[in-house]
Amino acid sequence: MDTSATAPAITLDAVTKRFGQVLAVDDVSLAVHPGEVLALLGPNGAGKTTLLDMVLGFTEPTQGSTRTFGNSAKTAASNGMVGAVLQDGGLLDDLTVGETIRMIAACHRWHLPIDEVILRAGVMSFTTRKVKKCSGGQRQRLRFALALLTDPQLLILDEPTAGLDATARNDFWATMHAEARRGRTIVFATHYLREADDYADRVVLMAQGRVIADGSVADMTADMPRQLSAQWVSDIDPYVWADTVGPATQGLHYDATTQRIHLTTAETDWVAAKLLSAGLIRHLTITQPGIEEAFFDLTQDHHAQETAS
Ligand SMILES: Nc1ncnc2c1ncn2[C@@H]1O[C@H](COP(=O)(O)OP(=O)(O)OP(=O)(O)O)[C@@H](O)[C@H]1O
Repeated sequence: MDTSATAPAITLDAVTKRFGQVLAVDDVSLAVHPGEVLALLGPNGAGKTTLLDMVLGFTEPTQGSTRTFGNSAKTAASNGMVGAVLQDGGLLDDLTVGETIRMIAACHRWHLPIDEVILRAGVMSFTTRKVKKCSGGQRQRLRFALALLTDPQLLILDEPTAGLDATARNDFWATMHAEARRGRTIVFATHYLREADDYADRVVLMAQGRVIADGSVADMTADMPRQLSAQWVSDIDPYVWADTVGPATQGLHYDATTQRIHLTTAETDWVAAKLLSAGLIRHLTITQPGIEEAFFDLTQDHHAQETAS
């Protein structure tokens, strides 16, 4: 039975990967649904590349299983269901961009028309350039063109914009966004947290081989303390006021130069209501933590738990 139409794009079932003594991926279960754009985050050595390599069929799990649209990783790869943009390797310096695309296309049983691939990957302005003369951003676009050849439903990108400048990164993601709108499933590993925030529907955070958080950035930051900031307009000393209010205002900082108070608390609404009703402040802002804070908080928590156990 063909299950590819209904199956998750990726199913990882209790996947573990060991390299000798190193536990690179530790009992990870995950389902990625068709059309999702998922960012894989985590500190160096968290297991992101190893996980993606197993999805691509480059390496086998030590335990557990991976499926791609209901197929084994190898079957999915040989059927052209999955395309990969990897950070380095794989290009021949002396070929032109166009020659590279045509050569790799000839290795596939079926591929999209070359002109369409060139257009969609945004390489048309440099198809006659030799690979060795291409910039980092152009090489990544070429790798992307190669990944698109079989019109794969799943694209795996391992740090696709590492080392690119901000403009090249933005251009790359604009192209990727167009692919996501076509309903393609995209899984990418990155160290650029803003990329994850800007382009992914879902973020999976790994540390020491395990998934330690899985959801939207909004989910991850929902219960985190927020930062309250306001101009202090009263003669009362802000620190004296904070002492009388109780634990929610502990850690309040008053900047005498700007005359603003700053406070990080889980009870921003309650504290703001107290300050406003007593006429102590104006120009109040409450800032929600971003992905950087969530990443730092969650990885620190995980590290502390591991060290304690
Ligand atoms: N072929 C290998 N042989 C031995 N150990 C390996 C091998 N590949 C990865 N590892 C180890 O497995 C762990 C996870 O590595 P992996 O490259 O998957 O992490 P990562 O999250 O992709 O890191 P980075 O962000 O630095 O690319 C690390 O401790 C790494 O040293």
